[in-house]
Amino acid sequence: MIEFDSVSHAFDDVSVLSDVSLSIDDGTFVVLAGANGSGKTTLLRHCNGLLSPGSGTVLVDGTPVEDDLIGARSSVGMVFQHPRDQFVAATVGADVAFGPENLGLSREEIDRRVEGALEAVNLAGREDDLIEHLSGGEQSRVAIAGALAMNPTHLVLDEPFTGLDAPARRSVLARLESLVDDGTGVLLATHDLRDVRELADRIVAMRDGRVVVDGRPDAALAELGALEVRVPDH
Ligand SMILES: Nc1ncnc2c1ncn2[C@@H]1O[C@H](COP(=O)(O)OP(=O)(O)OP(=O)(O)O)[C@@H](O)[C@H]1O
Repeated sequence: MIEFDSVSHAFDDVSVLSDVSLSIDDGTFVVLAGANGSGKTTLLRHCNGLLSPGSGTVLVDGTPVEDDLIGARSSVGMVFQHPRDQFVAATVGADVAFGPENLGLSREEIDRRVEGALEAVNLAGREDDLIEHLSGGEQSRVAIAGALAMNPTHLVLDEPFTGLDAPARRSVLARLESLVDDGTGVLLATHDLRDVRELADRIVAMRDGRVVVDGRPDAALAELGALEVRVPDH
């Protein structure tokens, strides 16, 4: 479980998160919604210690992140908004394999994970492609595959669907759904709820650094209109 306990954060004395309390249970899919600038990315960056709270605590499986940074970073898979900054290898296969290789897995297991992760993002068989030659959407999918290949206990994704076409979005969502069924906790930030409303167990919405809505999708969507979040028609 990932728990935010009264988390506040400020950049240069400007408050960006105010007293956020939230928990992501294992095996649940929680969607974090909110307008641009509402604090979603800042919140997510606390899950593996990229940011530390000014006050409050973030716990991963009961341990404060700052007490076991390595533990948090191994069990929380993160997919960031700008994948271009995250790549560590020139080719798709080498980049996706990088994390599993650092876990000391066998070559067969690494290859199996890379293959499965690329399949999940509709990039099966593209191991040898150069990342710099891929489109932005394809690069996003490689970043998602890199996180999936780690088999993390928790998965945190920041606007993962930017630049993805409909088949790729469906493929990623199907993999997320099966991971959740297998017990992974997923926290996914988006300002566009079209794709995720069906799958979400809960929708949490932020405004000005505060959680203003937290509930089951139908009830939460009914409250979201005032938050400049795109609400689907159906
Ligand atoms: N490193 C930083 N230094 C100063 N201010 C920052 C920094 N990172 C974010 N902010 C500010 O914090 C506020 C929240 O930003 P954040 O990126 O968390 O919002 P968001 O909900 O993820 O928005 P978006 O959907 O645009 O990514 C914004 O006002 C932003 O300008």
